[in-house]
Amino acid sequence: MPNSYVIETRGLTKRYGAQTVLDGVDLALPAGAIGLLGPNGAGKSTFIKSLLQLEEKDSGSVRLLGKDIDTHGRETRRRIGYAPEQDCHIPGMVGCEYVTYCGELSGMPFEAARQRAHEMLDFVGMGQERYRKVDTYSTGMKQRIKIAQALVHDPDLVFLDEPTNGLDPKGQALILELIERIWKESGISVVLSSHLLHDVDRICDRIVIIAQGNVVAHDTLAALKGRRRPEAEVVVAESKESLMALFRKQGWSCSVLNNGNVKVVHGQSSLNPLLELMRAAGISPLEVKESPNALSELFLQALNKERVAV
Ligand SMILES: Nc1ncnc2c1ncn2[C@@H]1O[C@H](COP(=O)(O)OP(=O)(O)OP(=O)(O)O)[C@@H](O)[C@H]1O
Repeated sequence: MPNSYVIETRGLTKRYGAQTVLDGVDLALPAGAIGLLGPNGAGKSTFIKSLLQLEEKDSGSVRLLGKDIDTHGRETRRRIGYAPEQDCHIPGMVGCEYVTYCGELSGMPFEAARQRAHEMLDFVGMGQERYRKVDTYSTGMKQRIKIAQALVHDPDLVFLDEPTNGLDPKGQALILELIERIWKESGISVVLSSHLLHDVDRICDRIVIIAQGNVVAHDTLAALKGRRRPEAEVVVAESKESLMALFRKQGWSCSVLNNGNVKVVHGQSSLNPLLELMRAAGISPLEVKESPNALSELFLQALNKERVAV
């Protein structure tokens, strides 16, 4: 039985001169909405470009939609859409001409490409602006037309590189809503690259976190969010010492953080035993914060890793 991964890489390595930008990336990603999350410069664009053979990998193997790109690259790319991070329109062309032309470049006959271009322009919410030159578009419109051209040939897998870049919160929300529909309504697998946790957190069901060319985490969103360390931060105005004594009596280790809050490693599956214990001891905390879930924590680590490296 053929495997059902849309993307599989083994030891994928890419260097620019002395800099190793992808360092032996091993991944197996099933169909779905996949978030490729990492700070600026982490290697997300290089990863996408190496899969699409826009950049030549130095070593390792890649299978897209079940086919090895070294032997079936051209055939595979016909079934893939791509919206790069930077502008990719042809200066002087109007929106609908441009998307139609992209369809033709993917092998569609003119009439079919034109019809599908209009459908995709409708899908991304472009009205009469489609008859204007792309050069005159706002950033939001440019992002939307990039998505339309990536979908015009009805691909099975689409790569969207930082599609919310440069947009205000409302524009970001609109684009994310569109991307969510690509997978949910059309069944087209989406790889959404972003340096914003919020983007992938909202619409992706699987997350890959990348930092300095390494995959630092890969799991379903639900699993990453579910992985919490049994720790909590307790905010109290007073009784810090008696609170710590109470926790220590339970065998829970605790310490005072720089912000003055008490951190406790309670080992419980919920905060209830902790709350009950404090209530019985007559201690009223101002707030009890759960430890961040693994997704936020891993993303912060990825950010720090990158900062250290810069
Ligand atoms: N053509 C190139 N020549 C030399 N170095 C490059 C080239 N393209 C990318 N790099 C370097 O590779 C590293 C990864 O870049 P990449 O664009 O893949 O990161 P990214 O995660 O997509 O971040 P961003 O969103 O900022 O583009 C960076 O240090 C970048 O400077």
